[in-house]
Amino acid sequence: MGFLYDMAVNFMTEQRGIFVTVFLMPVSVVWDIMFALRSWLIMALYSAPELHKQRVQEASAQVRDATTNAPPGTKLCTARGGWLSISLSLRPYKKVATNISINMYDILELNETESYVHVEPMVNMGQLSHYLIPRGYTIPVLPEMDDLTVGGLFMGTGIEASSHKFGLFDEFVIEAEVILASGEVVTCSKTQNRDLFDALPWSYGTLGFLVSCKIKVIPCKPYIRIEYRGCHNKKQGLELFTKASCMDIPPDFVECIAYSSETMVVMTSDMVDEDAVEKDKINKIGRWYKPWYFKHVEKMLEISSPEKPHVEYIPVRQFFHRWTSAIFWELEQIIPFGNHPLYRALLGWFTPSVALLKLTQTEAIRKTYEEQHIVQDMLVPISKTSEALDVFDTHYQIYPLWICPYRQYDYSDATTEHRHFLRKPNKPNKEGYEMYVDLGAYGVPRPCLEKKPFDVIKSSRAVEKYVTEANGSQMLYATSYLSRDEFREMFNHAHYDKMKQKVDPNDFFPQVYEKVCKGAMNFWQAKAGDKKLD
Ligand SMILES: NC(=O)C1=CN([C@@H]2O[C@H](COP(=O)(O)OP(=O)(O)OC[C@H]3O[C@@H](n4cnc5c(N)ncnc54)[C@H](OP(=O)(O)O)[C@@H]3O)[C@@H](O)[C@H]2O)C=CC1
Ligand SMILES: C=C(/C=C/[C@@H](C)[C@H]1CC[C@H]2C3=CC=C4C[C@@H](O)CC[C@]4(C)[C@H]3CC[C@]12C)C(C)C
Repeated sequence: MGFLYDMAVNFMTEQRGIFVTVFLMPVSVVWDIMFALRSWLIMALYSAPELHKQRVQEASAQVRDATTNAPPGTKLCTARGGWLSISLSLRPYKKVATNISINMYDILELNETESYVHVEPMVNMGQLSHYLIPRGYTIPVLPEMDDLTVGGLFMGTGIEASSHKFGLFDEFVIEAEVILASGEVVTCSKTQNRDLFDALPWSYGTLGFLVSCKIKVIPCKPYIRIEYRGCHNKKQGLELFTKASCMDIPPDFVECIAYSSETMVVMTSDMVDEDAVEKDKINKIGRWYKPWYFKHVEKMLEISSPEKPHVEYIPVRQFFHRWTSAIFWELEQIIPFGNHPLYRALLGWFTPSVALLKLTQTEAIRKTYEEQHIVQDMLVPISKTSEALDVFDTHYQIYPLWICPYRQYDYSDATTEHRHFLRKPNKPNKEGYEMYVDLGAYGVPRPCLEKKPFDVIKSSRAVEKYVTEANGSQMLYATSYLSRDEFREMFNHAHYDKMKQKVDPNDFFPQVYEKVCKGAMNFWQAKAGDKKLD
């Protein structure tokens, strides 16, 4: 028996591409179909808003049970399995904290008069875009991977190529319904319980449980007209990118992929109506046989230039989820033959979900991802993009890199302090924001590819230090090596601390640091006693 188990583990580790193709992909498809059927049935047969009230009461009762006469040191978190989360971490705290089930997967209402969609927290981006686009709507910032959830994006953060116009995901959440540690259910918005509302983004579920929220919707057109500009010179590429991001009336979407320290493709796009589409330039990138999107974009280095962009039209939903099929470019490492035309033609419709990849990770794979793989997003002012790219090049040496602009707002005014967990921008413009960029590094650092020594902690800490000094931040789904003090330096705790004290005086929820940073492992280990944490 032991022998068979060892053989299976070896196969899953050594022949990952074959294992994923033969086993994981079909399971992913069945999983997706079951989930889609479930949502369709619920929307069609049940009155979801009515069930919602009942589910909130049940969750609130769970919280009350967990916190009434609770033993000292009791901590709460959601019961969503760590393997389901879009991060490399298996969320070790879930093994010791009391898990509260927030089984809320439904879209409750689309209110066209007031332009919002009311959703439960486990609704994911794939579900939302399938629901909204046929009705002519989208949300302003629709992060590109299907499995990202509203709860994770609002209590964490979310970014998309529209963030240079709209800011981060939380900017257009207009109301939230939260269960506090006392079990009380509170509705908050800019006009009601504003203190709590302002503290929720980036709080990582440490102030309460989100049970629903209302997100603004905007009209959505059926196609995206995209212009690709291949650049072979870093300075020229970044000038183009910065200009497009900061225009008075910018394109609807701006993003850039760097393929080396000097080459990049700048992409600017707008939503267009069907009658504006040049039919011979339609590219249905989401069709199963199409090459992985990052490979398609790479070709633009050869066939386009700053002066002569390559233009195409992509159906809107396929554009929104353009990075899903190759998980940006991560799938290339797992299935090196996955972009072969034959593989695309026969098996291109299968995409393994991040959750199933995590669930079937062997210990050896987990260790490789921890020590010889980088998954990091760093947010820095756009004026520092060139310098930050040099820092990435020195410490990570990973290409492609994702470069995505976004607005970082200064929320302070004459009466209110800056309350956001992200620090105030140093140079806000007259509209109150400074343009920042997200630099996303996903892949194997060059030294590891060349079998040379690579110290992940040293490199990551050097980049984190640079980002703090640049008045930037690290996205916290990633592995953070910051110490508690460094974490408090990188993030603005002023308002968060006050709200934590106010709504969770008995510390039933952990601190953000304790949920997201590597350095908090000792905290959980102490609570776990003999239990083995990952
Ligand atoms: N384009 C983008 O913006 C991308 C963003 N990401 C990152 O992925 C993460 C989202 O992934 P996803 O799998 O959806 O979420 P996760 O399960 O990773 O949850 C993220 C955090 O939100 C908390 N949370 C989630 N739901 C609730 C809720 N109902 N009430 C209270 N807290 C909640 C979780 O708490 P707990 O641990 O207790 O469950 C956790 O701390 C975000 O951190 C995001 O930044 C990743 C890829 C792309
Ligand atoms: C934050 C952004 C994008 C991030 C993604 C590229 C990464 C987020 C989580 C990452 C992954 C989680 C778990 C995995 C299991 C492993 O066995 C294989 C790798 C991976 C699939 C890994 C891949 C990268 C992520 C999906 C941006 C857009 C702001």
